Amino acid sequence: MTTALHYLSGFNNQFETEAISGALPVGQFNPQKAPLGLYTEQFSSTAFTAPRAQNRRTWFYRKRPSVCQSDYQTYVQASWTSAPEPTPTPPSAMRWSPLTGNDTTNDFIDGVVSIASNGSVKEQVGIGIAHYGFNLSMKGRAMINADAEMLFVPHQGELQVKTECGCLTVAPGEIMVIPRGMKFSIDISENSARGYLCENYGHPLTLPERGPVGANGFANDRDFQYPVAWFEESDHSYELITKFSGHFYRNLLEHSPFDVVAWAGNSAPYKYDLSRFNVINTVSFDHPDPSIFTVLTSPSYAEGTANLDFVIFPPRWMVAEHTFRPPWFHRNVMSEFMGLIEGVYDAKEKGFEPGGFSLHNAMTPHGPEQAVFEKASNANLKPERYENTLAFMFESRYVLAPTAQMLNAPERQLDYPQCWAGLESKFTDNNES
Ligand SMILES: O=C(O)Cc1cc(O)ccc1O
Ligand SMILES: [Fe+2]
Repeated sequence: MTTALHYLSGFNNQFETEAISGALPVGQFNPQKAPLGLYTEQFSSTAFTAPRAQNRRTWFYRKRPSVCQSDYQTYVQASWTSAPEPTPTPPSAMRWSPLTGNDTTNDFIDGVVSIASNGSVKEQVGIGIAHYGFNLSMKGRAMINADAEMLFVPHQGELQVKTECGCLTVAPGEIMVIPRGMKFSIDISENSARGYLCENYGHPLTLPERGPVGANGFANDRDFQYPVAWFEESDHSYELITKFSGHFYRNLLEHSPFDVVAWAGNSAPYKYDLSRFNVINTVSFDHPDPSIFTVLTSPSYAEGTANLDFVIFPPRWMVAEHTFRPPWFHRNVMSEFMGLIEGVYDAKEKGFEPGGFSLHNAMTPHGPEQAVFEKASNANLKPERYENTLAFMFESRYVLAPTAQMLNAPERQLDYPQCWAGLESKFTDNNES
């Protein structure tokens, strides 16, 4: 992989890219003989008949078709589980300190630890949330996740990623999405890498509508970056790990899976720098719903009710007048999982650390901790820039069930609900004589 990578830009564009000129057929997808002796393979990420606006597929022109692989054998990765989770979910507000211990002598595949999931991996509904931590590159190993599109949210260490479509580097403050079923391999140049991972079992992530905001704003299409075609020169053997229907399998390949010389289509991995998010918020009063911060959404079949919303809380100006500025106390039909990439989150100044996470499931009451409530209720409301902060939320219409391992993890902060314990009644009846 070269260090200065080139990217194509524009969310969901129909791209064309070739590592050797002349590798792409002109005017058709599958000529009787593809150029340069390459094999043609279609990669369908939506049903053939999905409406045109949602349809995603890519044509690969590669040295060998993907069927050239050994039989599947089972592989064990016991800490990466899938929905449905068998353990009952208490409705408690939950929070965890950063996980320790999952980045020792592991590569990415073995360094994934599941946190919570919903829906059903077999029915392609819901999400699986995990944390990864690893200190080895995936030398000679590649992975396919047939269960989900994968959203990576790194909080430590740059990822150097090879995929069938080409190479990407992803640093904290950026995100990456790899389509369901695409082969990839992750290397690191630093000592370790840690981050959050959301497996989206449902409809591929897309940009949310803008409504009356107009044609620009939020995450702009042009800021999404896709790799250019690239293939691995050395044709050494690979172990390919497949996650399929919640279980893991391995095959041996006598050649590199990264042998795509050219590709054309709109289903490809992409990355996005979260600092490019054009934040739109109130310039008058009141705290709007956090849906104004949605970067990407995976719709469900109920309009406006997402399988997954990926929402960020980035640095921004806060100017709201005569307003309680932090998030309000609330109860939400949607389930909210939150993580912190860096800095401090405005609703929780203590106990919510980068690498840590919280879960407020459907209808579980939550909101600002007592100290934040007191401070914000009495603050002088000058315009203020929120710096040193980058939190995010995976929000879903389905209840998120933590794994038994996470419910009992030493990192779970069992005293978390105590952050609201001091919120006493201040009620005074003004009409009393
Ligand atoms: O619970 C949270 O901290 C996330 C959140 C933030 C916000 O600004 C409004 C609602 C909400 O759920
Ligand atoms: Fe919330």
